[in-house]
Amino acid sequence: MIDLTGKNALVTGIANNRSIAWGIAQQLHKAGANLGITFLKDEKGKHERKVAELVEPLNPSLYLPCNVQDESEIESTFQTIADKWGKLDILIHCLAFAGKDELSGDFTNTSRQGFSNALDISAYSLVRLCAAAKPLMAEGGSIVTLTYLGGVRVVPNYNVMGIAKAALEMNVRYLAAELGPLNIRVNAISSGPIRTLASSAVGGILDMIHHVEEVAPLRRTVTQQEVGNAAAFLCSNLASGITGQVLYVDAGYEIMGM
Ligand SMILES: NC(=O)c1ccc[n+]([C@@H]2O[C@H](COP(=O)([O-])OP(=O)(O)OC[C@H]3O[C@@H](n4cnc5c(N)ncnc54)[C@H](O)[C@@H]3O)[C@@H](O)[C@H]2O)c1
Repeated sequence: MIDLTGKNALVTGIANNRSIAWGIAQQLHKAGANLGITFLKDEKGKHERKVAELVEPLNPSLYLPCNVQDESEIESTFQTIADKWGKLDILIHCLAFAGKDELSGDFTNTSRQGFSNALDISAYSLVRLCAAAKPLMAEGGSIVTLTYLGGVRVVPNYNVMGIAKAALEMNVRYLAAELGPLNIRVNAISSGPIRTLASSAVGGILDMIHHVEEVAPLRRTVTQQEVGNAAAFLCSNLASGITGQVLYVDAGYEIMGM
């Protein structure tokens, strides 16, 4: 039984009830963690209301806007954690972005701006959030990010997001090496394809899911809840010896050659 009682967990990346971060937040809550949830503001405040309604049953004690490209929102998120919680135990980095134009067709068509935006939001943000979390993790902590096989192998249309995931996975190793002496563990979960808002921007995502359903040892893809279970494990004392790793939660697809 995973027990996260007394742990303060910040979960980023919930957009709706299909989000992987939603699956993770539910499992952390079930394990007893005290949750803080961040959302991405939009002009009309629609996201803020929608996500607030969704997460209400999990009783988050913090609910904050945090656009990872906005320094003032990052600073105010972590200042609020310092003021209200005093310490942070768990950070879930579950966000990524690339323009739809960059997620289909030829990789050589990637624009300079599209490349740097995807890398900034999807990879650099982990470094930035870890820097902000570090002083709040004086008692140690666990940081989990989300990656995909397209950061290791070529997956049609994944394009610049594959480069961002490769950078993200290397971030995990450098961060784990730096933060390990402080007993802060940093790991990634490489999830199998799941239908979400972000994945629907990737050209041919349904074909990818059908392919996994045919080929993966478990003959299916995974659910948000399964990824959430793995995240809860990585955040718990049961995973106290694990850092700097990429854990595949993909119904076994990654081992297959054909
Ligand atoms: N769905 C999949 O098949 C799959 C597979 C492997 C890994 N992942 C990864 O899982 C993570 C979550 O994606 P998802 O599939 O649940 O989709 P999602 O659309 O539900 O979540 C993506 C989140 O990123 C947030 N985001 C985008 N730009 C942001 C910014 N500037 N600041 C803060 N937040 C921002 C969005 O608000 C959204 O909540 C991503 O890192 C994604 O690459 C997804």
